Amino acid sequence: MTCPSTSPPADTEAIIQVEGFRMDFGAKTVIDGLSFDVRRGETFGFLGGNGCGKTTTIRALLGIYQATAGTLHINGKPFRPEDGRTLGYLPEERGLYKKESVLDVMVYFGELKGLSRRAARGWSMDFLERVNLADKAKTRLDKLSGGQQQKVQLGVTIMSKPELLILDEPAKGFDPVNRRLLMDIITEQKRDGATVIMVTHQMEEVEQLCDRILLLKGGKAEAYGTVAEVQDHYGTRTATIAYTGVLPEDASYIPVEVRQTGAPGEFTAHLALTDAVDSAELLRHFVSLGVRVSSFTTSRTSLEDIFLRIYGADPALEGAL
Ligand SMILES: Nc1ncnc2c1ncn2[C@@H]1O[C@H](COP(=O)(O)OP(=O)(O)OP(=O)(O)O)[C@@H](O)[C@H]1O
Repeated sequence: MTCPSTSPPADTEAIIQVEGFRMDFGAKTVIDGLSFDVRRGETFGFLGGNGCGKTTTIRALLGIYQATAGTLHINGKPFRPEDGRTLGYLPEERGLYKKESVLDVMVYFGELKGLSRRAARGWSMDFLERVNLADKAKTRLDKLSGGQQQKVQLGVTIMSKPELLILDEPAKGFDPVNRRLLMDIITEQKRDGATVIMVTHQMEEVEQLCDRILLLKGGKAEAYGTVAEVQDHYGTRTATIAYTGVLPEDASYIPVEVRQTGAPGEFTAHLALTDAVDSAELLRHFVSLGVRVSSFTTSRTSLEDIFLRIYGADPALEGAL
């Protein structure tokens, strides 16, 4: 799966800039000289193993933690609480007023973010309808399941149409149907112009949603770039071809497996493509040499496999890191 073509160009202005960020807790260094930016309008995946410092970085960015060293800027300056109206933050720890009704809580936060009571109420009812919670509008929050509370908190986060959304594990506690709904909602936010930074462990969703990603390891950026760039650097590209004839030898691929599939001369082959090869060019080359191709598909190593290799210390990757 490739990176969405909606990725903002490299010269797009940065909305978040982190430079030389270091974070110590006592004698323990959690982040050690981290630098990255998030471009206006992109969806940015902030990834890494448990306890590697993702939430710590978000908290330092929002001034909840004081960085040991480095600069962390939103819109060119350190974040101040009064900038909060243009920011939607879904924290890792969920915390809404649990003894109040769902609608009252949503309207309260809507007004805090500058919406009129009427607008906040109308928006909230539409949102609750959309996420199948309209019948819970008058229910106390602590009577809702974890996933239902999570949906309410997501609503509170996006209600004021913030220009920057920071979502710390937004899919936590969601079943597959609600994860799909969450992805639709994030896609809409992006389409409406929001910049989204999301901490997540759901690699498939990262592949579908994110323009660029950063994988944190050992307090540093282990990988940083578009999804496709990271896949190409840490993984391989494979072509699967069904054909009749003989494939020419070529430096642009290594045949991993070739099987006869039907009548004599009919084969399916898996080819590991070398870095620079243009797969469409390779296909044209085969056809020009008389190979009759009935299907040709390419795929990249999944981010999930790359994550496992990086964080699971797969010996196959040790040389590459
Ligand atoms: N206030 C704190 N005091 C001391 N140590 C802390 C504090 N906050 C975080 N840490 C430590 O910093 C490290 C990074 O924690 P953090 O919550 O940022 O990880 P994370 O990448 O978000 O993990 P997860 O994916 O499990 O949510 C952990 O070892 C954690 O124990």
